[in-house]
Amino acid sequence: MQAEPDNDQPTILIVDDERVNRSMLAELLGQQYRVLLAKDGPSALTIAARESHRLLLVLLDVSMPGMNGYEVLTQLRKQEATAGIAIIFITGQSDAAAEEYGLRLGAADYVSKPIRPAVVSVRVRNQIDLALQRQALQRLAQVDGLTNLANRRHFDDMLQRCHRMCLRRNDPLGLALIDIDHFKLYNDHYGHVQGDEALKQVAGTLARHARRPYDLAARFGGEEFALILPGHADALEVVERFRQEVQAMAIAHAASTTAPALTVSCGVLTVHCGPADSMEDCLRRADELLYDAKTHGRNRVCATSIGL
Ligand SMILES: Nc1nc2c(ncn2[C@@H]2O[C@H](COP(=O)(O)OP(=O)(O)OP(=O)(O)O)[C@@H](O)[C@H]2O)c(=O)[nH]1
Repeated sequence: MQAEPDNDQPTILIVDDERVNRSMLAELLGQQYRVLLAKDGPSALTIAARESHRLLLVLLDVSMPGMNGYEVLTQLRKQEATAGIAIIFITGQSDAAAEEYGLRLGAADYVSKPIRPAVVSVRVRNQIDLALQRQALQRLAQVDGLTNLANRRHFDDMLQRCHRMCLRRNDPLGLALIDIDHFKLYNDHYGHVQGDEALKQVAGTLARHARRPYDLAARFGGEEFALILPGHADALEVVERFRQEVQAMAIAHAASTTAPALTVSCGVLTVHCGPADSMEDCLRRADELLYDAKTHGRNRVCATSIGL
């Protein structure tokens, strides 16, 4: 059961076995937040897993039949997707030892019953503000400032995660390394500022080719880009379309010995995942394919599959 969804509002999950408490908190917080409700621990875990990308805060009753609030918190912390969600415990127990135990488990705050609406509102707002600040900082730490693509650190992180996901789902993992051809000559000819503009244009085109939810376009470093395409058996086609689109943008490159326009070379590896795969080895293999594309004339894609 959930209130009317609103994409712009922060999402809060209220977990309480007593209907009257759920209703009271939902009414109190429903104006400012998107509120989801759960009546027990297992359904709280299901909702949290499904909504992990949007869920900022869980208001969690400690005493519930079956699975208590402490167990719910412990389970949430075990899953990567839900580990960072802030928790406020709601409890009828007023002893300091119980409060200390909950805080030690990782709760952000504590609210005692009977619920005082004004206090709950402020405590919730404080935690939501903190969660939004954390999210903003996290985003900044993951983005390349010039191109707005994922930065190298985020790319490395996501490559490991996507590998684990593809392994679980028995899906192929597409991985591409991309390098702008003769970019030193471009900078030398047109200047560094125009070089930056060209990098942004290529990055924008690459981002449009990362279409599915888990696809990731990244700046790998300098004038090198990367693409993670989880679940794509057609990574070669995706990257080939990108290469053609860059060429069709016709960004003049008078100093290039490959074409009169800016072009890219690409190495594409499709990994049929196994538990022993090393992502470092896969990147090395993709880099060799990129090198092949460079040595075979540039403005082309070289691809192979491994692990079949
Ligand atoms: N404008 C600009 N240039 C950059 C940036 N980062 C790296 N570069 C330039 O990218 C160029 C890369 O040069 P090289 O590694 O020699 O590669 P290349 O000239 O593209 O040659 P090939 O890869 O063999 O086609 C260097 O001149 C770097 O200064 C950046 O953020 N902005």
